[in-house]
Amino acid sequence: MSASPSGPGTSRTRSWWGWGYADAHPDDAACVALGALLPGTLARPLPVPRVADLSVGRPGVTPPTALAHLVTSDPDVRAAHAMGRAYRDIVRALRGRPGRIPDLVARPTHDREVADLLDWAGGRGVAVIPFGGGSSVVGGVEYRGDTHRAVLSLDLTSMDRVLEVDTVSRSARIQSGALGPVLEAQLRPHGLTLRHFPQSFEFSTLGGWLATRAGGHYATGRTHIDDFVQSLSVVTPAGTSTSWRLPASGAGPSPDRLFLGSEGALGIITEAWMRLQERPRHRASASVAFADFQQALEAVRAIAQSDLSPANCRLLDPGEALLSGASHDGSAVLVLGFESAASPVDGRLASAVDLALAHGGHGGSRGRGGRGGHDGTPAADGDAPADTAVSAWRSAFLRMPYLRDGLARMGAVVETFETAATWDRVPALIDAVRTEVGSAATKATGHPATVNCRLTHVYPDGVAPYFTVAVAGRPGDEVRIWDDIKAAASEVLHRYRATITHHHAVGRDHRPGYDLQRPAPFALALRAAKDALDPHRILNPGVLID
Ligand SMILES: Cc1cc2nc3c(=O)[nH]c(=O)nc-3n(C[C@H](O)[C@H](O)[C@H](O)COP(=O)(O)OP(=O)(O)OC[C@H]3O[C@@H](n4cnc5c(N)ncnc54)[C@H](O)[C@@H]3O)c2cc1C
Repeated sequence: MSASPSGPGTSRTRSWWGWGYADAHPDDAACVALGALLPGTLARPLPVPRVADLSVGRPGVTPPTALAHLVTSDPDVRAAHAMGRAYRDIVRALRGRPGRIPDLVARPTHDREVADLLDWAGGRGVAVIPFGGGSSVVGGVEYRGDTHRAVLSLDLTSMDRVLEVDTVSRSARIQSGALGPVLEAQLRPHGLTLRHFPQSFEFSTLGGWLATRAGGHYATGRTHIDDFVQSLSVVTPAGTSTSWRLPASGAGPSPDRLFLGSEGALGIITEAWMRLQERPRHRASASVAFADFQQALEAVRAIAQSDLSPANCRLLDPGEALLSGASHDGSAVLVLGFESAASPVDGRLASAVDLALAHGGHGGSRGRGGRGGHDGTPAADGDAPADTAVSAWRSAFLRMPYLRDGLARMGAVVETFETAATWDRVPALIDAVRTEVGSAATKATGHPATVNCRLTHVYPDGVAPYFTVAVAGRPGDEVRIWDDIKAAASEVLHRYRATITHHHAVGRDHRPGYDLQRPAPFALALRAAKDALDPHRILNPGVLID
């Protein structure tokens, strides 16, 4: 079992502590250049952390002989499974304190082995933490308790096959451990796609998406993984739940809904029948600039409430637009993209641009994408170069997580969080986040903070704003500062009745906000479900419900 898995179809090494591939991280000089953007950061980057410097410890439990071939206690593998990829995780690794390192890591290859591992763990009081790509940004894959004898990280990535494709019903049975590119590569020969592209696509799995109710990077329409589920198989300590494959059903509360978003606390999702789509053949994109962000919000609402259904409708505030290179003159930028497998989309794009111009937008340019990026924004092709603001935004979007880790090495504190609210509350909510979270970050550090915002998903009745807070930290105190910023953000979201998370999930970091948001009778029902399905309380303890 290798410590740092290679990417699909490549021999590149995954970073054990940071985002993505180790060889794609900014080098020291690039880190210093990034640090120069934020006053008060370190003069030199923190060193790249090494597993050899951690105190990994001996495992507190030994697997039975029958399961031993699935399990490793290799320190490198265990360290790579200790945490997710939030800023909080990155900085803890940089400071040599990644938290509780799992005693063992198991990589089962089919459902029976998953059930056997759960049986064994249940009988011995071993906590089991399901692990897909490990891209959680909410503390979803780490153990923070002290009541279990040992911790087993259950890595699903050896279960990564597309088992069946039903081209008649356009759906496929897919194992949950398939990373995004692995899954799409197996669907491509059939001319089909799942068309679910979170920013973390390359390093996250189908099971992780289902367990967290992930949001893809299409702005409107079917973009949540929930929309594509036909049926689920979930192995629980109380038995395996397999729902029927149905296009729709009114037969009582949906069993799939119980497990979608269950974050490993109710069972291990091992496979799913997923709805597929034809690959798009027609694409077009454009960008429109706005001097006034409020007018831009109105333009986005008008487009969301029309019947145009853009694949991409992403509004970048001036700070986001500047950082991504989409604008250099202080404008906000609206990035629009359309795609279809059936018919040309230029007419719909033109109507959306007209709506944006009618709401105070200006300039902008259009492109007709060919092959396109996985995030819904077409890349340039030979015939018609894509819009330059669109291309700039797209490459910054894919590079951003690496840059965040570079900033963390320079002692910066970087927090990203997202929410959703109805349109009537959105302008005041965005203002309150900018002002109050910005002040909290400055108060915690003594340094000026930037708070940028982009709209990632738009709905006729509301929108999902995504915020990035960046500020120079105090060496060694980054986690406490991050906690203060998170607390301030959660307080504002709660006051505006905006959800604690639109697509990043609850995990451990959002538990306080989720507990406030969740109706009390629903909490009772969820606790009863946990009692019934996980009687020994071994599944991802501390996540969702106690
Ligand atoms: C740079 C970056 C960008 C991101 N962009 C997006 C985005 O665009 N949209 C979005 O929705 N999220 C995004 N995320 C968050 C994260 O990628 C998602 O939550 C993703 O769905 C997690 O998938 P994973 O396979 O990495 O799961 P993991 O991180 O391994 O696990 C996530 C949670 O699900 C549980 N789990 C995992 N697999 C299973 C399973 N088979 N059965 C039961 N439980 C399981 C885990 O125990 C954990 O609680 C991003 C994260 C990063 C770091």
